[in-house]
Amino acid sequence: MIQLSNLSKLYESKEGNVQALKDINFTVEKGDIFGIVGLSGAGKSTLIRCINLLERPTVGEVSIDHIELTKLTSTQLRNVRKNIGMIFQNYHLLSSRNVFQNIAYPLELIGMKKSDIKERVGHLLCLVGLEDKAKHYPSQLSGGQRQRVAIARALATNPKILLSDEATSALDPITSRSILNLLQEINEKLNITIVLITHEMEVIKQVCHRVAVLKDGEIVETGLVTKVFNDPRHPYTNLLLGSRSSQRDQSIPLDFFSNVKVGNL
Ligand SMILES: Nc1ncnc2c1ncn2[C@@H]1O[C@H](COP(=O)(O)OP(=O)(O)OP(=O)(O)O)[C@@H](O)[C@H]1O
Repeated sequence: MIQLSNLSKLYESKEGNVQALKDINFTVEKGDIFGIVGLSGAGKSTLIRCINLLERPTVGEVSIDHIELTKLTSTQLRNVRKNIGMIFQNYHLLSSRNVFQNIAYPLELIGMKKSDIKERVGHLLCLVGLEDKAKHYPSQLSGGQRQRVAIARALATNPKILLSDEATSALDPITSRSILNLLQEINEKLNITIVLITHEMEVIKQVCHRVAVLKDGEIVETGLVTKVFNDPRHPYTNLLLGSRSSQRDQSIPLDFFSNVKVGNL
């Protein structure tokens, strides 16, 4: 369980201060797929980075399974972070390492035996549908395949939580859908809690159970996705829902996606 309480973030600089987050409160239950949606500058990246303390909140608490992260020593925090994987819009793969070596990297860092690494990476390659790409380098892969490698690497050490920072934003609609299907499969098969940020309501609709709508650093609405979509309470949510008509899958029939399976693309 992830719990954020009274969390605020103020960026201070010579150029001026920015109140990026204001009094954020929410709970993500174990096994949930929780989406945070908002327009550019709403504070989404700051918020998701506060969950693993890549960004330290100015005020407030971040608890994971009732452990308050802001009070931990750096060694304790490193241990907690082993349970949190993260994926990014730009994949962050190591270009000098092939697919196998990229996925193996976090396992090498924790000192796993070579034979165990081989077995674990093989398993992860199957999970993300890239068994035949082990020796390819990132430059030889499509965006969707790169994101699959990044997902496999993020799952390598068996985390309980996966944070997704706009992981599908750089992808075309069909590839994006296949990555979202993969995240859903991972959530269901491995019971991993997923927190994702996005600027697209369509992404929220496709995979999330619950959503928080973030505007100018504040949560203006939160709840079950079905409820927020069917009965939005805040004008900003309506605005985001309204903008869906101009977004990605407008021209693709919905039943098309039911045939898109992990590994097909
Ligand atoms: N390191 C920083 N120093 C100062 N201000 C920052 C810093 N990082 C972010 N900000 C400011 O905080 C606010 C929230 O930024 P953030 O990147 O969290 O928003 P976002 O919703 O993720 O935006 P986008 O979708 O465009 O990435 C913005 O006004 C941004 O300019």
